[in-house]
Amino acid sequence: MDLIADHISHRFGGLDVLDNVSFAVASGEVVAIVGPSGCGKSTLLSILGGLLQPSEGQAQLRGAPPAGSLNPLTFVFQDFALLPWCTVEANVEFPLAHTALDAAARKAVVDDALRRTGLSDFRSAYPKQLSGGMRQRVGIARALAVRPAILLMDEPLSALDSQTRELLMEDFIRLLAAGAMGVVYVTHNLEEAVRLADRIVVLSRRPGRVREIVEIPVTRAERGAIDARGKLLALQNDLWSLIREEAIDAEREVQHA
Ligand SMILES: Nc1ncnc2c1ncn2[C@@H]1O[C@H](COP(=O)(O)OP(=O)(O)OP(=O)(O)O)[C@@H](O)[C@H]1O
Repeated sequence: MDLIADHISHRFGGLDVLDNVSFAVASGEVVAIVGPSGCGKSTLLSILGGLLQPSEGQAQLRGAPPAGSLNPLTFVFQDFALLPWCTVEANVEFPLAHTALDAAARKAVVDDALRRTGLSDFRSAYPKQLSGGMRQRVGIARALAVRPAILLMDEPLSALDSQTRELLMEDFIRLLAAGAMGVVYVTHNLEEAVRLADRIVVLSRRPGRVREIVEIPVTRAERGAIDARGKLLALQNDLWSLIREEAIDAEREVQHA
C-alpha cells in the first residue's frame, strides 16, 4: 500500500504552514522529512495520518493493505505516549481493544509485536520502570500491533541519549528489513535521516515547500560498511549546507517571536 501526499497546502488562520507539498511513499520504503524548525513537518504528518484536513490537496492511500492489517496508518511519537497505569503488554494491546480479534488472537498479535521489539521479558513491567529506549520500543511495538501499511514517526528518537538512539536505529533497521512497511520519518537529525531513509524530502522554511528530494544511493543493509559511512557523511554535510541558512533564519524567528 502506498501513501501519496498530493499537492498539500495548509494554513492555520492567517499563517501559511505548507505550500503545495507532493511526494509518495511506496510499501517497504522509508521517506524522511527534514527542514528548519517550524516549517510544518509535524503538521504534514498529521495530515498524512488523517488527523488534520489540509486546506488544499489531499493525502491518499493506494493499493491493498497488508494481510491482517487492522489499521493502514499508525503513529510513533517523540514522547512515547504510553499509558502509565498499564503494563507493557496492556499498552501494546490497547489499540486492539475495539477490533474483532478474540482474546487468543489478540495475545498472538501482542506476543509477536513484543518479540519483534525485544520486549518479551518486560511484558509485566510498567512504563516508569523502563529506560527511555525501552519505552520507545513499547511505542513501536504498539504501532506494530495493528500491522500498519505505513508507520508515521514524529522525532521518535529525539528524547533519547545518543547511545540509546544508536541502538534503536539498529533495531529499527532490522525491523524494516523484515517487512514491507512504509515509513514517514520526521526528524531534525540529519544523521538519522541518512542512516534510515531511502529518500529524504527537504522542506523549505515556513511555509514548507519541497526544496529537494534526495535519494540515498546506498542500501540500508550496506550502510554499516566503512566506505558507505563516508558517503553518508558527505550526504549529511550536503543536506546541512542545503538547510543551514534557512535553519538560522527560522531560529532567529523563533527567538524573536
Ligand atoms: N494547531 C495549530 N494552530 C495554529 N498554529 C499551529 C498549530 N500547529 C502548529 N502551528 C504552527 O504551524 C507552524 C508549523 O508547526 P509544525 O509543528 O508543523 O512545524 P515543525 O516543522 O514540525 O516544527 P519543529 O521543527 O519545531 O518541530 C508553526 O509556526 C506552529 O506554531
